[in-house]
Amino acid sequence: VFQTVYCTISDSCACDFRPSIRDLEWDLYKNVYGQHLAQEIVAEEVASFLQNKSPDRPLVLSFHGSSGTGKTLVSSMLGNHLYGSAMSSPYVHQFVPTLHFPSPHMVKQYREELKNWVQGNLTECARSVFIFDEMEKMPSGLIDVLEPFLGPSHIVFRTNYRKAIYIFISTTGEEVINKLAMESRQAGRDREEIRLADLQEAIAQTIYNNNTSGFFQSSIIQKDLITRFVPFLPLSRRHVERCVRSQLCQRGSCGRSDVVEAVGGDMVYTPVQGQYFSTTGCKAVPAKINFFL
Ligand SMILES: Nc1ncnc2c1ncn2[C@@H]1O[C@H](COP(=O)(O)OP(=O)(O)OP(=O)(O)O)[C@@H](O)[C@H]1O
Repeated sequence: VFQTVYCTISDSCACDFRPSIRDLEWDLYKNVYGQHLAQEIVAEEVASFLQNKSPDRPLVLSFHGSSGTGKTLVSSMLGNHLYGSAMSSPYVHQFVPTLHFPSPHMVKQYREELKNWVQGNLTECARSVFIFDEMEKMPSGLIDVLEPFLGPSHIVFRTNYRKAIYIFISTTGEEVINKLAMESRQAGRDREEIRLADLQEAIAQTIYNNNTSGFFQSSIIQKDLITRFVPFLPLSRRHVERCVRSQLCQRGSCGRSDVVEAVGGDMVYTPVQGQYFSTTGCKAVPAKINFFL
């Protein structure tokens, strides 16, 4: 009853939109390891975006970092805590370039389809989430078609396009992120001392200049339409072991410290001198647990 009454006086219930910022924050801080920047930025940006009843532009977050560091995990947490039916909500839209945009020579057609598609979905539900995975495999020039949707411009479509959330995910930028993490570690500093300001501009430059980033010479970058670049730091052995422990617990084998130790020791770490960071983050954890359990 409360839900029904609430929905009649608030527009937040539109299309299954039932955000729980507290749950999102809790999930981010409890279940994402070693990513203080991503935790802070995502929690803060989403909270302030949703508090604003009439934002003048959508929320646009671009996730960057090596494989297996938690980019997809965090994007799923967003969907899970924003919609009543979580990631299976029809208003969470995911794009995978290799699946949806496989042929680089069809960019013109894809541009038209993507524009109409995003517009159609926003007409149906202004509070839609669009997740673009594997941006590094997105054909160049395609994503720019979204420029009018991302900015504060006054081009008015039939619908409110400023309440949407866009998430771009890519490994481009991992070199600058990993280099900074490495230098910080070599200098004996805590990884929590790495600040967002140290990486924002470097990531923007990298994806703008890299012809396989999906954002190569993109007007979206030129016009500063990404709200925040979100760096995911490389994970060290203690983070990998937390991933192992958590997955073991989910399988009812919480006490198997021997497996935690074995999986942690079986990962490949870089650089050779120092062995600081797992080359695959937590990605290979389930397969290795199966092997050692
Ligand atoms: N920082 C982390 N904290 C907790 N679990 C993590 C973290 N990073 C990765 N994992 C776990 O490892 C697996 C792979 O992570 P995820 O898919 O989020 O990586 P990714 O960064 O999106 O990698 P890719 O770029 O290859 O898609 C998931 O099961 C996820 O739960």
